[in-house]
Amino acid sequence: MKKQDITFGIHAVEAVLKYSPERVIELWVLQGRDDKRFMPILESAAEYGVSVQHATRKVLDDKSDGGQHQGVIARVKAVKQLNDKDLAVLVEKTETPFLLILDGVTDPHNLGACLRNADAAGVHGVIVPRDNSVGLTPTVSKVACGAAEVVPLFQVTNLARTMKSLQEKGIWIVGAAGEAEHDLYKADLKGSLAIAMGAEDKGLRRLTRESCDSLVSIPMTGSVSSLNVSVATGVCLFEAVRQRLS
Ligand SMILES: C[S@@+](CC[C@H](N)C(=O)[O-])C[C@H]1O[C@@H](n2cnc3c(N)ncnc32)[C@H](O)[C@@H]1O
Repeated sequence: MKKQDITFGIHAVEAVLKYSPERVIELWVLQGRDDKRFMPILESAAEYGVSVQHATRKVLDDKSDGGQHQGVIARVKAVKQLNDKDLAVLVEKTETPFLLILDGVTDPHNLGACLRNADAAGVHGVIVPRDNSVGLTPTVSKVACGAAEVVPLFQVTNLARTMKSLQEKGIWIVGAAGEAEHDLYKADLKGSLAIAMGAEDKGLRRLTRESCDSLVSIPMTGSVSSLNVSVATGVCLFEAVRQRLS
């Protein structure tokens, strides 16, 4: 595991300073820009004694490897990777778990957007297979707009086995698949629940699909065959939120 990492983008850096200030080693901020949006970051940095370096755009572009840094980059201690054991602890202590499973999402923009949706929907944790999925990269954190700091991401070795153990703990697993006969809006999404979404290209893998308790589709009325996974995730999660609040 890497010991240090970077996080960039205003919301992502604000979030790490807010939720895990002890992880922040130093900040680089675009020089010569009196940007009001940096003020909360600079105030938090001062509060936590984090050193701030002023740097040119070229330096920031290089440090972020061309990422959309918005003029601010934090060097941070890498976050501990969460696994099956950590997931079991979360499930144990959560009264009515509400989880999101992403079966092999590889695009950091999609994972970031899914984490953002998950946070907004009050999801307790996001589960991904450790292999063939994107992890918590700086771009994921940037796109997640701070959600990567608050929504735990569990990277599990064997997704089908993890799903079985969730089911043994009373969690109902609903898979989203465009071709499923059952309509999302008629599914019961109350109670202990995990919603499983497929990968960008291949959708849910066969074993994941077979491990779900039910499969649902989002009704589509236009000409395209599927939604982007982060959009579909938002639709499914917020239908669950609607039902759980009603
Ligand atoms: C881009 S789609 C994958 C398309 C892929 N060609 C397939 O065969 O599933 C990524 C994921 O978003 C979800 N998704 C997209 N459109 C959906 C729909 N209309 N109903 C349910 N889930 C959908 C599914 O979980 C799907 O696996």
